[in-house]
Amino acid sequence: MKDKDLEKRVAELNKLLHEYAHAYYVLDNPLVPDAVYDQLMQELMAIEKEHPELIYPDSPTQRVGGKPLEGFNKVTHRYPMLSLSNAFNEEDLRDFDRKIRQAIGDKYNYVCELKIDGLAISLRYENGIFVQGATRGDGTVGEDITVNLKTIKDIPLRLKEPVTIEVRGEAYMPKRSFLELNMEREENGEDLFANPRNAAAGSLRQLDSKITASRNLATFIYGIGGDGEAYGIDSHAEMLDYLESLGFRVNKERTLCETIDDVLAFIKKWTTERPNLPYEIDGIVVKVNRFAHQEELGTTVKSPRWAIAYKFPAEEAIT
Ligand SMILES: NC(=O)c1cc2c(N)ncc(C(N)=O)c2s1
Repeated sequence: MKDKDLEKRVAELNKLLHEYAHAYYVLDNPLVPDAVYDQLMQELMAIEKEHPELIYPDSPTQRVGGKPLEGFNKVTHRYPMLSLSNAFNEEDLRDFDRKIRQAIGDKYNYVCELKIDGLAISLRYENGIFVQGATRGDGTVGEDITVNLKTIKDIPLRLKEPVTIEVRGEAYMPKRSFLELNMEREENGEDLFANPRNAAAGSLRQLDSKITASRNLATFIYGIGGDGEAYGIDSHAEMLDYLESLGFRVNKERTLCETIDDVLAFIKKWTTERPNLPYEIDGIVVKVNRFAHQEELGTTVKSPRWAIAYKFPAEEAIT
């Protein structure tokens, strides 16, 4: 094939494989059979092997890194990753709601989301290209685990818009993958992971990204670092839709709640439904929806006044 045609084919393969991967891993809705996807990936890998100068930095072939790292570099988050204050019962939630009402009157609503029991991560994109990923660490300084995060197939290497943005989310291990991993470790006489959260953390902090790649991790993205209004959005609900439109995997169980009673109903529903989810959740996150209200309420030193995490009562570990 002539060089010009080769460049065209490489561009076409990158575009197709990004689109098919997004449909499969993010939307859980494959556009082509696995065999077709694999054949296109093989074709691109063959061309890149012959012509390394045609390898795009965000080529789907660049997900599994090279040699293991010696250690992790530190990353200072541009915007601190705040933690959430906790609520353990209905009274705590009604206290939270009362404080909101006293501060901003009664024209507000909430967004409720499932609190994913994984590892908080921050992903940085420049002009739409994934450039760096880090753990939360102490909220200000985390560890650079970019090469490991690149192995997670639902993390887009290229966004649908060329924006520069820092997003937050949770990396987790699905329940089924956790059970399969522990069965394998038991057969090999290795220590078992106590729960999916520890398994996800252990998998992401591997110095060899090939091990991370084998652990079937996934993500849900749920926030933007810094000023969300910079992207022309003015509520949490709109922000989640915007993140989804960029190509991130955003949990679909998010719900607008007009009153704290709606919040309590949402919590009741997921207390019952929780065992049927394919991933672990340890609570429900409740956030005041409009950014103007969030700004009015502000944050304490460590956590926002406009959000709270209802924690489910501790349950016995998966044995
Ligand atoms: N520490 C935090 O700020 C959060 C932690 C989590 C979590 N583990 N899962 C979901 C959300 C969410 N949808 O907002 C948040 S927010």
